[in-house]
Amino acid sequence: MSKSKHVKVVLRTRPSSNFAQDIINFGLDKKSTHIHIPKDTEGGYINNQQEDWDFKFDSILHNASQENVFEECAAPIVKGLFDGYNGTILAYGQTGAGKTFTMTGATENFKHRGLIPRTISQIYKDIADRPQTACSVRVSYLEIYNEQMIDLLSKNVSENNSQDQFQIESNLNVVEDKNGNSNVRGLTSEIANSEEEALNYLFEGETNRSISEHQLNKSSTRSHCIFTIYIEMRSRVESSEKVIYSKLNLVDLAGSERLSKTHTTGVSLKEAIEHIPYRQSKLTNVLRDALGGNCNTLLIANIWGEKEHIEETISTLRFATRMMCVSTTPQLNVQYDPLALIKKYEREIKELKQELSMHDTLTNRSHVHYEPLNEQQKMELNKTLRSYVDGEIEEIEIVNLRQIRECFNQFKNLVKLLEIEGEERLKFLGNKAANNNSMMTLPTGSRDATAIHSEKLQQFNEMKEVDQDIGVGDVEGSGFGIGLAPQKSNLKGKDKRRKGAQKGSNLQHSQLSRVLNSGHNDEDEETEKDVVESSTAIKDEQSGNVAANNMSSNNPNQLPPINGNQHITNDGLNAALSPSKKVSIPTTLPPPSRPEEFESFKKGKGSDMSKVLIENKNILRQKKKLAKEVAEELNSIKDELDTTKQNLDKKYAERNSGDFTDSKEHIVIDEEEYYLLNTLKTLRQQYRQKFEIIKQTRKEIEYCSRLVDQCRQRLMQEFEQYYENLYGQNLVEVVDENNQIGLQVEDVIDIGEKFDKIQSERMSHEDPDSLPYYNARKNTERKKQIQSKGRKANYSFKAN
Ligand SMILES: Nc1ncnc2c1ncn2[C@@H]1O[C@H](COP(=O)(O)OP(=O)(O)OP(=O)(O)O)[C@@H](O)[C@H]1O
Repeated sequence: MSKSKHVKVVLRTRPSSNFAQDIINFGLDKKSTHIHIPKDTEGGYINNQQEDWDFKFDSILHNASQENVFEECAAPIVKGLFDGYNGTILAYGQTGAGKTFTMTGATENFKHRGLIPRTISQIYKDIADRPQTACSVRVSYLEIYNEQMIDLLSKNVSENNSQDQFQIESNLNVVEDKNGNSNVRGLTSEIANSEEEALNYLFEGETNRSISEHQLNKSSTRSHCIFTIYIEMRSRVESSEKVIYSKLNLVDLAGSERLSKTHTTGVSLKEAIEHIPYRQSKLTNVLRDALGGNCNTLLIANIWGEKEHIEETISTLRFATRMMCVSTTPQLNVQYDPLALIKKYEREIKELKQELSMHDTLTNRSHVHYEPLNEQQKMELNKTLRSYVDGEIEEIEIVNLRQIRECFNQFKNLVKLLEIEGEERLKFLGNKAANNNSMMTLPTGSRDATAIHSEKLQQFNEMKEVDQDIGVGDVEGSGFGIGLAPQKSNLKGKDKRRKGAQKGSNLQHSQLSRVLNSGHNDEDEETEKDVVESSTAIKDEQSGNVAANNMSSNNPNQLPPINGNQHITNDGLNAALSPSKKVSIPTTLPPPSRPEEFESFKKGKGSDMSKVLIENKNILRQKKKLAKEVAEELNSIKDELDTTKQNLDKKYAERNSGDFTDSKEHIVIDEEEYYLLNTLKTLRQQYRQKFEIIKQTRKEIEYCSRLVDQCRQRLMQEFEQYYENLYGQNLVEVVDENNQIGLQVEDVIDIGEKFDKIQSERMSHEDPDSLPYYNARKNTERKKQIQSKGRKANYSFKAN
């Protein structure tokens, strides 16, 4: 693949009928773009407002199809994966510019699937084309929201598919391995043995994302999502200790306008991506290896080229230009499997030993062994050495390297012992001389030189015990006296040492735990502080300063509870809340049944989604029809094949019974057999082709079925919300003037809703910026309630 020296940047436009053609111009080279905004005349005579901007990128994809985008952006990077190069593709741009469409695609529509499903598909095709390589694929899905990392494939999320139980994974940490690759420790990475399995994980992650979205009241616009595919490759034919690892990060970044508010002028991607300082940001840490430049990195700058978004567009183009300055030097990720290496070395050692023993046999050294010396052999060597030292023998026969090593070992011990003895003797003589001179007696309890000597000997023997290489046996008698002290005393000594060591480690442990505990206490203090702060916040609410301070806080966790009825006990607040009232409205009929209303919903408000559902179902039907047709064709080809084979067998049998060879003993076949052979060949080819088609179609059917299900679910959700909005109010029985009993909608605003209303009004005055966040949170909460109600409702009908 091309060795790009910078991050590759591709510009993609979101198709729009209001595209600002008079402002944005693309060059014929499909790389350059020019933006012209005429000067604002209200700026006066001296007006320095910039009018023209020029940008140049690696490629511009204007109104491009999903397939084109995949070919231009992802295909080369996927190819690089199989050569051992990591890859990262980032989608950047303002909210609504098409980042998610680019990465994931329109989940309802197979034709519009995005880079991730296409990449998955390509990877498995490439694996199938490499029968000589054993590949294993794993996938992970991480979301970063408000500097919190969420494992979208965590079992906790999918198993407890209840929103109430969703939790942010707190055990995720970004770590760097010895090769400088960053990894998220604790992040689930699932083995995906097929395209289907990998897609399952993708969809599972998407579902979990929406669950967490409800649970955390977050907006997907402000979260980064990283879907990572890891590939491990080993050759099936060459040496298998060589392993190629590669990974591809597919990143759907948060909407850029949020980010650019704080950092539009940073020089590098890292600074511009988040307002958190680069080094501390979770995103930049997770993508450190990608941004650090050791992989093929590509940025897709998504723009929404309408006039009203021109400022965001220019900001995106500026950022994309800066990204082109980030240099990359992709590095090959080849490692050697240590276990396979050990096996390889063991094999080599075995072979070398065999060669050596062959060599010894040839040179009449067949008694030589290369195994380590055992205790018996060590004792024998010890005796030989003593004889040598005592002068009984003149030389020691050298047999092999191990024997020489053992000789040196034993001589070393001997020298050490002699040194100790010499020192003690000198001390003893010195003391004796001093005593003689001063005529002083040794104080009670002091030990004589003999005692010290034996203690030293004991220490020395203990030392030897510990040294595993020393294998001197318990030798009696004279010679150079390398004996072992009694086992008991050794053990005592060892016990002491062990205890000492244990004490040390206990000490370390207690110090460590003290340090840890002190940290913990700090944390406790923090928590306490938080509690105090949050209780102050509650008090504030109670005194009427409802959440104004908290809403301006950056930490969403500090938001006051929205439906916290228990907090609304203050008189001031109660006074502000008007009592529930019945609004007098005309008597109404009971609401239509859900199935009835669903039919009109599909024709009205839900018509778009319903159309998509119908379209998808049609595609699915077509695919199924195609699969059926191809299966039938396949069966008839199979029948033909069988018949042709039978005919050929008959022909063989005929030929074998007579003489069908020419003068040179070559087999001669008649025209009919020749025709049958050709037919067999053609039929086999056709069979293979049809089989491939049916395989591919089945995959597509699988995919489309999933889309149809998703579509159906979404339609149901939207209908539930619609129905709830229309008829969700409480109905009460009322009697009219004519004594007719009817149902009336009770306009009840409960205490929580009143609280919400007051908060909204207050915030629109005090902190209007926080209002969208607050509203979004409220809406999500509402949706969650509707969904859970919808689940509880017992449908007697199905969305078709
Ligand atoms: N190239 C395109 N072709 C057709 N529709 C598109 C294209 N790009 C975007 N859209 C549509 O525009 C809408 C917004 O796109 P999308 O959700 O991908 O934006 P986004 O940049 O991911 O926004 P956010 O930052 O909120 O996640 C979607 O309905 C999507 O289907």
